[in-house]
Amino acid sequence: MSTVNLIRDPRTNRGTAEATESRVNNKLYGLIPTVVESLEQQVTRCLEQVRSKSTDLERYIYLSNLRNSNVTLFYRLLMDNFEELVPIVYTPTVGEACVKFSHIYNPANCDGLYISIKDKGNVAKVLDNWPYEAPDITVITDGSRILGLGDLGINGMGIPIGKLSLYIGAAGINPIRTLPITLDLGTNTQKHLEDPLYIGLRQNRPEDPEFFEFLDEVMDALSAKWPNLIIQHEDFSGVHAFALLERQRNKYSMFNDDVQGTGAVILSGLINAFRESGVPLKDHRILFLGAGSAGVGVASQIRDHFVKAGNMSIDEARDHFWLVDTKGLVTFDRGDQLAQHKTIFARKDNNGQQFKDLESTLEYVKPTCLIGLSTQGGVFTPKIIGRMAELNKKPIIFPLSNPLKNSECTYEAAMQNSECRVLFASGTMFPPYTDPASQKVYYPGQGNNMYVFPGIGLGAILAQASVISDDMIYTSSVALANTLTEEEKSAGLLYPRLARIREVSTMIAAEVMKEAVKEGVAKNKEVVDLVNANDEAKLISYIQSKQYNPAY
Ligand SMILES: NC(=O)C1=CN([C@@H]2O[C@H](COP(=O)(O)OP(=O)(O)OC[C@H]3O[C@@H](n4cnc5c(N)ncnc54)[C@H](OP(=O)(O)O)[C@@H]3O)[C@@H](O)[C@H]2O)C=CC1
Ligand SMILES: CC(=O)C(=O)O
Ligand SMILES: [Mg+2]
Repeated sequence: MSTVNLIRDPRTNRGTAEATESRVNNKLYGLIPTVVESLEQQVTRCLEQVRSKSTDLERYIYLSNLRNSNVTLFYRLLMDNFEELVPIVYTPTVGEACVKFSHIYNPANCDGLYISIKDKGNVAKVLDNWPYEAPDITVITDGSRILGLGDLGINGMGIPIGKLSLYIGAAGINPIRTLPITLDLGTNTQKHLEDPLYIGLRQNRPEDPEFFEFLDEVMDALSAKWPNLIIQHEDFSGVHAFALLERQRNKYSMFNDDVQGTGAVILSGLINAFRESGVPLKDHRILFLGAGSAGVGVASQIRDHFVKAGNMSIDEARDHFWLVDTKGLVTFDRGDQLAQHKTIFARKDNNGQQFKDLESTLEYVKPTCLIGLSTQGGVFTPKIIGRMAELNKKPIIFPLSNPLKNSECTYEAAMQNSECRVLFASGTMFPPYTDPASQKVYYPGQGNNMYVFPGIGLGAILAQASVISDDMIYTSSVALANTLTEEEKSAGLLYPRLARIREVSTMIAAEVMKEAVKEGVAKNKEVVDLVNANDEAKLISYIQSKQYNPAY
C-alpha cells in the first residue's frame, strides 16, 4: 500500500508537521510544503481560518472537514479553545448543522456508521465494516427528536458526532475508539422526504414492534462484537427513550443521556441553586414546562435527591413536582390517556380542578423553581418571570431547551424581569448580562448534559461497567456540584467554568468508578483494586494516565 495514506488518513496525518526524514522515508517528500511546523503553529493558522469565516455554520463545516483530515490537529485546536469552539461543534450551531446536514454533508468524509432499517437481520455484518479499532463508546440516535428541532431523520448524525467530540475534548477518550451511529429508520418529516438532497431513506418510520425488534438487534450486535462497549442513547423521541431504557438498561452497559445525563446535570445545578436560594429542600415547589424524556428524567433525578438528602419517602418527594405539557397540568383525571412516563408525576390532589396553561398552573403552584424542557422558545414571558420574582427572593429559573432559539427565555429577559435576583441556567449558553444601573456584570449558568456525560462515559469505560446504575448517575451529579470552587461560588456560578471541563470530567469519572466498584458492576480488576485501596490521588492519576492528549 502506498505510504501516501499516512497523510490521507485523518488518524495518522500530520500535514506540515511531518518531519523531513519521515517525508523522505515514506515517499511523502514534495507532497507537503517545504516548511516543517509544530502542532502549535498549525493550531494558530487553523484558529485564524475559523475566525475568518463569516457564519457559525461555515465554522462548523470548516471544523468538520478538519476533523476528517487531521484528528490530532482538530482536537488540539478544540481543547485549546474549548469555550470558543464548543458553541460551534455543539449547541447551538450543531442544531443548524443537523437541520441542513444533507446539504452541508461532505460525501468524501467517513464520520461514523449509518445503519438502516433495511439492514434488519444483517446489522452484525454492517458493524464488521467498521474499519478501526474496537470502540470504547458509541453515541447512537435514530434522529427522531434532535434537540428541540423534531424528527430530522438521518440528518441527526451531527449529534452523535458532536457529543463524541465532547467526550474526546472534555474527558480525554481516545478519538480512535469512538463510534458515532445513526439509525436510519426513515423520517415522518415531509420536508426531508421531499428534499432532493436528503441522504436518508425516503420512507416513514416503522410501527413500534418493528422498531423495537430492530433496536434489540442493534444492541445485541453491538455488545456481541464489542463486549466492553459503553452505549449512549441520544435524542430518541420521548416515549421510545423511556421504553428502550426500561427494556435494555439491565442487559447492556447503556444509558440515555436525555433522561439520565440531563437529570444529573440539572440536579447538580439545583443543589447549588437551592443552597443559594436559602430555601430548605422541604419547602421547594418545582414546576416543569415539558413532560417528555428530559422533563421526566430531570424530575425523577431531583425526586431521588429529595429522598436521599431530604430524608423523605418517595411519595413525599414526588409531591414537590408539577409537570405541564401541551394539555396543561398533568393530572390523573384530566381526561386523556397519559403516556406511561407521565404517570410518575401526575397529580391526584387537584380536587377535580384542571389547569390548561403555564400561567394558571403557576398561580396554583406558586413555585420556587421553574424549569423549561418544552422546546418552546420564549414561553417564559416577562410576566411569568416577573411573577416568579414576586413569589421568591431568589427565583430559580432554568430554561433548558436547545438550541438557543428554543430556550424558554433569554438570560437578559430573566435578569431584567427579576431585578437581577434570578438563579439561572440555560441549555445553550447566553452572553453575560450587564446591569445598566450598577454596571455590574452577571454570568449565566449552562445546564447542559455536556457537564456530566463525558465523566459518566469515561468512568464506565475505565471500570468496564457491565451496567450503568441509577446510583452511578446520581453520584455524577453530586460530584459535579462538589467541583464548584470557592471562587466560582462567590461569583454566583451554579456550574464550574467550562475551561475546567477536563478536571471536572476526571473528578466525575472517579466517583462513577467508585460507585461501579461498590455495586460490584466493575469488570476491570485493576480498577477494583485501585478503588479498594482507597487512595484518591492514585485513582486520579490512573484516570489521567488513560486520557487522550492530542500531540504528534
Ligand atoms: N439542557 C440539556 O442538557 C437538555 C435539553 N434538552 C432539551 O429539552 C427539550 C425537550 O426534550 P425532550 O424532553 O427529550 O423532548 P420530548 O419531545 O420528549 O418532550 C417535550 C415536552 O414538551 C411538551 N411541550 C411541547 N410544546 C409545549 C407547549 N407549547 N406547552 C407545554 N408543553 C409543551 C411536550 O408535551 P406533550 O407531551 O403533550 O407533547 C412534551 O411533554 C428539547 O428542546 C431538548 O433540546 C433535552 C435534553 C438535555
Ligand atoms: C443537550 C441535549 O442532549 C439535547 O438538547 O437533546
Ligand atoms: Mg440530547
